[in-house]
Parts: sequence; structure tokens; C-alpha cells
Amino acid sequence: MDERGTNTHHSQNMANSSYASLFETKKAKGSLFYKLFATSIFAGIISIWVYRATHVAENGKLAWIGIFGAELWFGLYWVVTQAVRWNRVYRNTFKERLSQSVDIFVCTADPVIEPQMMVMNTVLSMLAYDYPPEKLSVYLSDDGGSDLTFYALLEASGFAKHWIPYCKKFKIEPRSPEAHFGIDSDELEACQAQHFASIKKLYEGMENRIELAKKIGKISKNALFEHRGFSKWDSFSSRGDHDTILQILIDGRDAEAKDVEGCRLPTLVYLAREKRPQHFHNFKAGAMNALIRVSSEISNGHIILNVDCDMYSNNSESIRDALCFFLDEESGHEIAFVQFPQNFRNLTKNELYGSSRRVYCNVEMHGLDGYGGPRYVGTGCFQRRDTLCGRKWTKGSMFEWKESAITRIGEPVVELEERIKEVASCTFEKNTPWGKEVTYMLNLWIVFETSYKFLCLIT
Ligand SMILES: O=c1ccn([C@@H]2O[C@H](COP(=O)(O)OP(=O)(O)O[C@H]3O[C@H](CO)[C@@H](O)[C@H](O)[C@H]3O)[C@@H](O)[C@H]2O)c(=O)[nH]1
Ligand SMILES: [Mn+2]
Repeated sequence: MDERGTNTHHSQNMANSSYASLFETKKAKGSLFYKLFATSIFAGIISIWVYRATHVAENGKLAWIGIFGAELWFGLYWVVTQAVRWNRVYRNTFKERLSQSVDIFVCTADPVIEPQMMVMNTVLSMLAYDYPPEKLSVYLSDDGGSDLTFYALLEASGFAKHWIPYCKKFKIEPRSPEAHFGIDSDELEACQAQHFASIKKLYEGMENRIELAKKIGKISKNALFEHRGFSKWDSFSSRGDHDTILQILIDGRDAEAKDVEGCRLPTLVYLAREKRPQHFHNFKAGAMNALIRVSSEISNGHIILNVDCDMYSNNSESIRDALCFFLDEESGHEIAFVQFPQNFRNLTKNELYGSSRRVYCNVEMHGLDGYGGPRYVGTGCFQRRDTLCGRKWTKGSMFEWKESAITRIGEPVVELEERIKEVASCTFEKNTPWGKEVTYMLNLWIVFETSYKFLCLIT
């Protein structure tokens, strides 16, 4: 793989224009030392083999065979592990000049095993990304078709008006409320401590209302009457048999959609795609397909981020980090996705089960990156919308950003929702070019459909 950002081709480019790379690639520090060290170990292994082969034991032949076999296996294993350690590269971003629109898809499927508060923490951490709100849209796909999840999202959209400005003001990391409220408030500065207490109270209020609604099995009468969205459940028979429910909870086009400090808010959409018993729904892949189509009619973001509902963003700058790769003028057009592998929270220092996946994340992924890119890991992945919609890669072609159609400006929300409901129907993919060519069958397209270079960024 070429050494993007540091090679000679790049320096020529620098001389010709004012082009500045958006990321740099650095070889691992001490790589020469490591190679020498590895070579010396390899020499040691060979000497052991030679010694063993030339010193066949007279007595105890069985033991000799056993030991030689073990040494051969160890040597072989050691050589194989070097493949992902030999050529490590690390990448850093430069986050200026980023202006693309981004659509975030959060998928949930079961209102019981994926509790509402967990899902809302995911959504809130996405809404609070450090990125211009008018270029950010968050879509919650609810395959459980639960009015309780819809209610929780409605509550979260209200809480977001306090949470987003709080995060920005105090540069909170990470931006999942639950993770933040777990910290020790005694360590905060006096001015933040006061805000911390009041926003925590708001959060607990929201949590209590959601848990109460769950307990009594229905949404509080007030909320029911307040929001037109609940009427969509009138024709709902079961989670496997219902019409599309699409609700734009925060309309980013509306200049009046503001947080408590008067700043614009990102768009927030609830989608429960149509489900019918006679049509197979294809799990997360089916949800992703519906989300791609629905979002193309609402925000049509250039870049799509998909996350499972059981993870939250750990770094509010991830969008800008990812864009630095996609927007690189020299090689950005060769990159189909940038991913942030999932990590676990609350690991103990001495955890024994390999859950921190240190070697995988800090060594082997970079090792594979050195050869052109690691494999796709499913969630936490930024993708170009056009690559998901069947754009073919041709060598040397530069990627052109098309501005999203602005025809929707001025169209009332209710009409917009009704018009695009159809693209989330369970029969949309039948006998249409979309169904034949585009259908995003979970993860497989990456392997079979693209010849892009894949890139991995771990922060
Ligand atoms: O009908 C369904 C079933 C699942 N999901 C969602 O899909 C996500 C992943 O499903 P899960 O059952 O949690 O699978 P995991 O094995 O935990 O997921 C890993 O493996 C999947 C398949 O490779 C990837 O898509 C995921 O991103 C990756 O985290 C979750 O957010 C679900 O809510 C739906 O939206 N609709
Ligand atoms: Mn999961």
C-alpha cells in the first residue's frame, strides 16, 4: 500500500498546489529495532532447529521427536504472528475544512432486551457530536416497532436541548449521559458542578418517566395527547405486522428548532419500517436498506455512520476524524469506509478474558492496515453513501461531492413524512433496480462488491 500523506508523490503535489493532506501515515516507532530484534529471534529459532536436527538423541528418541515437533510448531507459529507485526502504520488526522453532511443510523430491534434508556444514551451521544448541527441527522430504526421506544425518543429529543449545549460548554467526553453521570462530581469545578447537578436532575426525570411508562405498560396520557406520532400505532397489530411509522422529531431544516442556548439542533428521525409476516425482513440489513432510502429523502448525507444501539460514541470528534480520510484529495476516493472498532467500558485493570482486545486493536489491526486495510467490523463504521448505492470504483477516478437536493425546503413535515413512507415499505425492494442491485445484505457487500482500500482508525 502506498504511504499516503508522506510519500514523494505527495510532496510533488504539495509543490504544485496549495493541496494539504487531511491525514498522515506514520510507520510505527522503533520499527527498525523491532525488525532487528525479530530477526535475531528468528536466527535463534533456526539455530535451535539446526542443533536439534544434528543432535539426534540415542536414548529417548520419543522425547526427542516430541521436543523437535514442539520447537518446529513454535517456530512456525512465531513466523505467522510476525506477519501482522512487521509493517505497522499509525494514522493521524488534521481536522480543518470539513463540511460534508452526515447521517447516523442507530438500530434497535427489541424493546425488552435493548432497554430504552440504553438506546437513548446511544442516540444522545450521537446528537452531541462536535459537528455543525445543520449537517448532522440521527435516525433511530426501531425494528421492535415499540411506542415506548418512540416515547423515549420524544423525551430524549427534549433532553437533548439541554444536553448538547452542556456538552459543548464543558467539553464533556464521552457524551453518553449515563457514562458522564457516573463520574465523581466532587472533582468538578464549582461552576460546572452546579450545571452538573441540574442536568442530572433533568436526566433522572426523563428516566423516571420512561421507566414508569414501561411499568404501567402505557404512555402517560399527557404525552399521548401532546404528540401526533402516537396515533400511528392505531393500526398497529404486532411488531411483525404493521405499517411504516416515520416521525421527524426534530426538523433540522427548521431554523426555529433550537436548544436552550439558542443554537440549531441536528435532525432527529424515528423509523419503524413496514413489517408483514409474508415478507422476510432481513434483520439489521433490511433496516439499513430502509434507512438509506428514507434518509436520502430527508437529509441525504454524503456520509453514513451505522451504530448498534448498545454502544455510544466515546469521542465527540470521531466524525471529523473520519472525514479527514474521506476528503483527502489524493487518496480519499479510494476509501470506502472508516471504522472505529467497538470497545468495552468498565473493564477491570486485571481483567482476564481478553475483553480489552489490546493486541487485536493496537497491533494486529494496524498490521493489517499496513497491507491495505483490516476487515469490516460491522458497527461504528462510516461509509460513503454512494458506495452503498452501487458506485463502481474505477482506478484514478476522483470522487465528486454532489450537493443534496434542496427540494424539500419548505415542504411541511407531515407531508414529507407521508410522501416518503413508501420507501420504507417491505415490498419496495421487489422488482425495482434497488432490490436487484443495491440491497445491502449485511456485511457481505464489503467482501464481494468493492475493491476499495479499507482503512482503520483507532482512537
Ligand atoms: O432484526 C433486527 C435484528 C437486529 N437489529 C440490530 O442490529 C444490531 C446488531 O445485532 P446484534 O444481535 O446485537 O448482533 P451482534 O452480534 O452484537 O452484532 C455484531 O455483528 C453484526 C453482524 O456482523 C454487526 O452487524 C454488528 O454491527 C456487530 O456489532 C443491534 O443494534 C440490533 O438492534 C435490527 O435492527 N433488526
Ligand atoms: Mn450487539
